[in-house]
Amino acid sequence: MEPLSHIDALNHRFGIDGIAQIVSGKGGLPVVQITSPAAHAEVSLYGAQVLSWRPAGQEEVLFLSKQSHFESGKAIRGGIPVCFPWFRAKADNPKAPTHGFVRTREWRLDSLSVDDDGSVTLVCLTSSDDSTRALWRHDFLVAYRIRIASTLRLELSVMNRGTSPLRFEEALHSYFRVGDIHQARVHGLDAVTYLDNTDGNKSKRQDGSLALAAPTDNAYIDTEAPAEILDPVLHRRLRTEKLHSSTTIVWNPWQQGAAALSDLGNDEWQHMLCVEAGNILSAAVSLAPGEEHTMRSTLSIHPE
Ligand SMILES: O=P(O)(O)OC[C@H]1O[C@@H](O)[C@H](O)[C@@H](O)[C@@H]1O
Repeated sequence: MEPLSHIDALNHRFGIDGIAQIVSGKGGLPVVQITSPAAHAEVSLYGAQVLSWRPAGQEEVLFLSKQSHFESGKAIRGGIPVCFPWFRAKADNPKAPTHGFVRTREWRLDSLSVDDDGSVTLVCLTSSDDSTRALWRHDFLVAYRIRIASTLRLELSVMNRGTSPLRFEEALHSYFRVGDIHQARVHGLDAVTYLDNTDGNKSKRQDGSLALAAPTDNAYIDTEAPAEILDPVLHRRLRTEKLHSSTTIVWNPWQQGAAALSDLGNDEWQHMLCVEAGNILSAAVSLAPGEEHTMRSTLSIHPE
């Protein structure tokens, strides 16, 4: 008998008739497709990256670039990349991949199940090996639990499996689809201090809701409260709630930044907005040997 292909073997072990199947996605990367009465979703095992989430009766919530690479070694532009164990460039090694190494490796699918309430949960794992130790010497296990329903709940758990303390940054780099970036507003950050990465990380204070009008790369600090994107064009409000995340990053490269990104179409920046749950910069997380930290982000969509 012929050995099963990688995709067939995953399907054989984890597929759920009529609800979840593993398919060969763009570039041959394995993608878990979920169709339940509550939502449709797609999760690439490469990066454990949610690429699509469409609650029943709603339009697509996430932005995915039409020009994205789908290729081993390159990051997928859009959806929800997982950034770990550093964010942006690695402080002591500018040659290391930006946003860490877990968004450019295939994760292991550990379980796929339907819960009593009809929601579908998948758990993906990744852990240290020689290739990660060459970039970051620590031993770790990351478990990512993705619960797909009319809300999307993401839980990223990091365990220190080594014998020395470790310190890491993390983010769920959510790219949201917006009708028009010029008209979108972010609520929930009023009076919050942020570090402006387009201006040497100068400390500034948000006054009122955020309306973007230029390249924006802000790390809002000490933000445990929910944030909301108001989108008058798509007539919806996207709410992001979080737990054990004290940084909210807001990013849009604007026209000039987008022009420098080969994996973002010319006008696509006008239809995306990143509002990310994270722990970065001075909010990096420290774990003693054997300790574990879980950050949660819950997304929901409301008509306006
Ligand atoms: O192009 P990348 O590596 O996916 O990063 C995109 C952006 O991601 C944002 O979240 C960062 O704050 C930015 O500094 C960065 O430019």
